[in-house]
Amino acid sequence: MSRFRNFIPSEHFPAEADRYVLYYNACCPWAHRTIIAHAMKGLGEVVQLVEADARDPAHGWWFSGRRGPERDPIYGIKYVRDLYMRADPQYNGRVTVPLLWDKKNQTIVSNESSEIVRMFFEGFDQLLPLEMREVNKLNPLIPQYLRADIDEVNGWVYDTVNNGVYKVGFARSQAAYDDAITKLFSSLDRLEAHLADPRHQPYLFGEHITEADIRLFTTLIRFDMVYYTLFKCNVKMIRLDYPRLHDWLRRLYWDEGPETSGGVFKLTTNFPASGYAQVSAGNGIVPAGPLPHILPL
Ligand SMILES: N[C@@H](CCC(=O)N[C@@H](CS)C(=O)NCC(=O)O)C(=O)O
Repeated sequence: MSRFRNFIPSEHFPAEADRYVLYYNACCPWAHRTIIAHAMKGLGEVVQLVEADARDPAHGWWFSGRRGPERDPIYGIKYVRDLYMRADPQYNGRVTVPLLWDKKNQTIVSNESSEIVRMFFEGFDQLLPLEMREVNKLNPLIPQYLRADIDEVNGWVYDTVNNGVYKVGFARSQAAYDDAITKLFSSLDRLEAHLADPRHQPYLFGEHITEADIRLFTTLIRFDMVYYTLFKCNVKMIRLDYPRLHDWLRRLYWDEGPETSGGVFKLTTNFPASGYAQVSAGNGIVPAGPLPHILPL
């Protein structure tokens, strides 16, 4: 459960340019959704991005200079943990990314990716050109008439797919693994059937990309390469067993047109399997396949 759950705009956290910083790591699927939202909304000049490197076994996320800067550009610190301690010296929860930081109040706005995504969709609109504001768009990321449907799909996709791959990969008993893997693949089957409906093509809710696509994408783009091999989600592969999901995934990934704001899905997908190999298997051995990692359309 994420601990910091404030919203922008609100009394203490108004929408302001050059005030907030998003700390992320490109490997992390939860951070990836916030990066896609940031890019699709054109927030480059409004919310600063800082990447933290993979977990140091002793200190967690850190500023290594290999991936992201050598030191945090705001405070010069070395570890994301220090930001959590600055926000709350008593903090003893998990140190996770993504993290939305407020430079003015020197505190964490939120460490819950689903809520950061929603803030990025609408929270900064008054600072953006008119045509980028959700109310003015022909294709808002959460159209009002689809809101309940999107929430419903997000709900089971979160539980059984986004979080599901972690439940499988980190299961501590055979029973827990069996339960999570059954739910994961029945949800993938359900998504494959969902895409068979002409109202759900080419994207999950029709002609335009919505939040539901973004949230599913960041898990499925890692599926064959990372979750199938390293997290033991190995009943079926997207590329071999789910033709509609595979088309949907590759369309999002390879598109460079206006629907993807010039290709944000590909541009933001950047993750080495070695990061996951360390976390899941503990020995850092990277599986060779499948190759290529992402098939052409
Ligand atoms: N609920 C959080 C989860 C974020 C999360 O679990 N991030 C992982 C990286 S993929 C993390 O930072 N893990 C570090 C840890 O648990 O120590 C969100 O969606 O923002």
